[in-house]
Amino acid sequence: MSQQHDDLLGNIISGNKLLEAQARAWNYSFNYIVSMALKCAVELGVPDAISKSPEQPISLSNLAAAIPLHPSKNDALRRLMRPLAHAGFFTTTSAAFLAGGEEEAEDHYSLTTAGKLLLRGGPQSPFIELFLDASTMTSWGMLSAWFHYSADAVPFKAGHDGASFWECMEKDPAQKKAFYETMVGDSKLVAGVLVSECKEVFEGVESLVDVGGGTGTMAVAIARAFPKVNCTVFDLPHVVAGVMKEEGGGGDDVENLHVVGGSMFEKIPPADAVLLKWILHDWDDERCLKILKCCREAVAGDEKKKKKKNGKVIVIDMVVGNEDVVGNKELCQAQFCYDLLMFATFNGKERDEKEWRSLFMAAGFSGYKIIRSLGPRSLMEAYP
Ligand SMILES: C[S@@+](CC[C@H](N)C(=O)[O-])C[C@H]1O[C@@H](n2cnc3c(N)ncnc32)[C@H](O)[C@@H]1O
Ligand SMILES: O=c1cc(-c2ccc(O)cc2)oc2c(O)c(O)ccc12
Repeated sequence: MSQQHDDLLGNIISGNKLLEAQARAWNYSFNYIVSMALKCAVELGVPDAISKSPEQPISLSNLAAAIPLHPSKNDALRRLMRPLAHAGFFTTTSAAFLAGGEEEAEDHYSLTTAGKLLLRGGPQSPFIELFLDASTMTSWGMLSAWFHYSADAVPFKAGHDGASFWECMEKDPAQKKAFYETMVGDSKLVAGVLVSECKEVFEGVESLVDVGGGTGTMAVAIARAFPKVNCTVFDLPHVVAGVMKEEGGGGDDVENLHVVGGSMFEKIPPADAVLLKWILHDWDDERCLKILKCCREAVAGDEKKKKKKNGKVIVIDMVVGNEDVVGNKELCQAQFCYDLLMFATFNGKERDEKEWRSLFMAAGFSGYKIIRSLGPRSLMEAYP
């Protein structure tokens, strides 16, 4: 008969339940250790070494030799790999399988789909650099203090002498590079799904402006997949200045592609469709309304001349708690963490459907549709 224990609030629970609760508190306090182990594995080039190996799965000693590590660190590498395999980035092949039933001393590793995203030049490696650098971590230490600050203060600014994320990026070229590389990586992933699985979104669209389109990855992919759609990358002048054709975009041979510098808070070039990918969650409701009103004007056609188009604004952002996400722990966690990141950095937020509806209606749209989910994000359309 197991003993009963007081959970410190007078509730009586079993000893096992009490100690499991302690492990949960450990694990959530330790999450940063897994993050740092991931950063370490990427910095060491573990995913690349596994991927390039002719031996699949690769043995621990061959992995250590390929990196290469100091020979004394082989066992440390095994221990680094253990929580990362547990987290789903690598598979550890069972010893019994390898040795045909006999005892096999070494672990062998291969990459999972999540592990492949960590390869150098892949979509998630700049993300890890960006997220886990010392300056990013600083703002998270300010989180509880933030609850006492005035409404518009954000932890990021508190941790960076009052400078905004965008101002810091301007002063730190390495961070700026990592940010735009992160956006390029994500846009490649999302564009692949968008142009192959969401073709109906582009039906009847002759012109499209990617607002806040960064270095142009998304617009290039759309322009290539749909040569009849005239695509424009629209971003701040210093972002688009010469960057798209040289750095991330690779659109120098695409004829139906244009670049315009400007501010989405002022005027957006007219088009049949405006795309807002990962834009609105950076901003509070007031700023989002300004952006959406400018977008609506850009796609509404000339209302005075009654030249109404079937325009639309295409939004790729999260819909917190949408039906495809509920019950999926991974996707829910991604939504909740991005929401915290957005408020800690920009006073922005991830919105639920009610909040999206209020924004679209307040900006003067006649209706909207959630077309489909894209992992934790959704593809939405709003109609002028
Ligand atoms: C989070 S990034 C998203 C980039 C891109 N849409 C993507 O998903 O990869 C936000 C973008 O908004 C741009 N941006 C910020 N303020 C802007 C403004 N006032 N007008 C136009 N673009 C702006 C930034 O330069 C940046 O490229
Ligand atoms: O994936 C990101 C990451 C950030 C980010 C990273 C590090 C920081 O110190 C702050 C923010 O910002 C993002 C963002 O603004 C966005 O619109 C999409 C993705 C990300």
